[in-house]
Amino acid sequence: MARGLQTIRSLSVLITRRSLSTTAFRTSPSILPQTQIFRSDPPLRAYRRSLLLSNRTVGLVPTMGALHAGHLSLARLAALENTDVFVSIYINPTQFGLHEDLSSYPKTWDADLAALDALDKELATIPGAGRISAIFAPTTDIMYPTLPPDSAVDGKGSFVTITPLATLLEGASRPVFFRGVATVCMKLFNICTPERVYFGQKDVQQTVVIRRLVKDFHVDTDVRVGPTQREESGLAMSSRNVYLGARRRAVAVVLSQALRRAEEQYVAGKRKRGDILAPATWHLGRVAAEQEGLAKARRACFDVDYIALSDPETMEEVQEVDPERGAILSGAIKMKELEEPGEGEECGVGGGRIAVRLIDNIILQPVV
Ligand SMILES: Nc1ncnc2c1ncn2[C@@H]1O[C@H](COP(=O)(O)OP(=O)(O)OP(=O)(O)O)[C@@H](O)[C@H]1O
Ligand SMILES: CC(C)(CO)[C@@H](O)C(=O)[O-]
Ligand code: BAL
Repeated sequence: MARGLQTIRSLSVLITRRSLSTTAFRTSPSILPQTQIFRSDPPLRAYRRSLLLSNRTVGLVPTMGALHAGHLSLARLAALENTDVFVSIYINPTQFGLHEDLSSYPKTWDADLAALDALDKELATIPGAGRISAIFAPTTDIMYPTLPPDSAVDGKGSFVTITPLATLLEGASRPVFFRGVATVCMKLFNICTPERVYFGQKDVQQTVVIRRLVKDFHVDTDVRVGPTQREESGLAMSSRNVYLGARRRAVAVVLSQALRRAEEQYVAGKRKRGDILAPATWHLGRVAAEQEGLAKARRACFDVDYIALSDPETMEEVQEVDPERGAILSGAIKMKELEEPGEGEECGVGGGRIAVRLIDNIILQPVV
């Protein structure tokens, strides 16, 4: 099976390479020998058509780069369900508000290619698994052909808006976020026409938005959600974690701890909002007060943005969980800048001077 796949792959890559050699390009021969990198959509569309004609299937993993084990777990899942995995790497400007961290968002292109190369080698050893055949790393003039992208709330441009879902929780804190995400994902889906798209549960509201987009706009793709990958401490992996450093990383685990405490209440049979959320808010308050009581040179302070108990399809807050529907427990905190980074202290990228907003969630499964 693996050998058969390999043969088809080599043929289709050969055909595609011949017809696309001026537009698609590859990195040095030792890196990602299977994988083509596309900077614009026409060659990617042609490649995708050649795969369709060979009865191959595409699983798309949209990312903003700075790849970590969470992204790789999605690509691995995609390879188990498709012959070809497309990974997009694009820091989409329209999902960042004007005062958000677009300019400081981590960019690690070489490490990203190396990580995908290592994963592709691993996939080559798994019988029947697909391979990473395309990386789509477009430029902004390709993704936003008519106007320069506009991140203002009343910005000009062609946007996909999903209300009121996109205005709640993450959307309340980041008013243009889901408009930007839905818009760029619609573009990626139109360009790649994947059989399946892969998103991480870590960004749970994003998965709800994408499911709604696919349903309401009749997009012919299947939305697959992979579990949140965590560090040993329980902290959800995130590209922005590189800014934390040791001191803030140790405290940031408070969010997943708080959500776990709330989950325990649901598992113990509690259904009322207050009963479920109280231990989570208590834990956050206790740890926040503990940190504030420490000297500036030792503390890592944070603000709680929200802790929510929501309906799994609308993200509206619920007062009581319907056990047949289950619910989503989610939260966001902002780790503040370190006030006094220590001499020689490992403070993360940016020296502890960049505030880091973190999100996490747990799905409370329906009880049947
Ligand atoms: N810990 C994780 N486990 C599983 N999937 C993840 C994890 N972190 C991110 N993803 C998924 O990877 C995809 C790309 O996410 P993105 O490139 O924004 O990375 P990120 O780590 O979420 O970055 P950020 O710091 O912006 O939150 C999304 O579908 C996201 O949900
Ligand atoms: C889905 C996505 C790649 C769209 O830019 C982004 O929101 C992300 O990385 O989760
Ligand atoms: N992981 C979602 C992308 C963002 O926070 O902008």
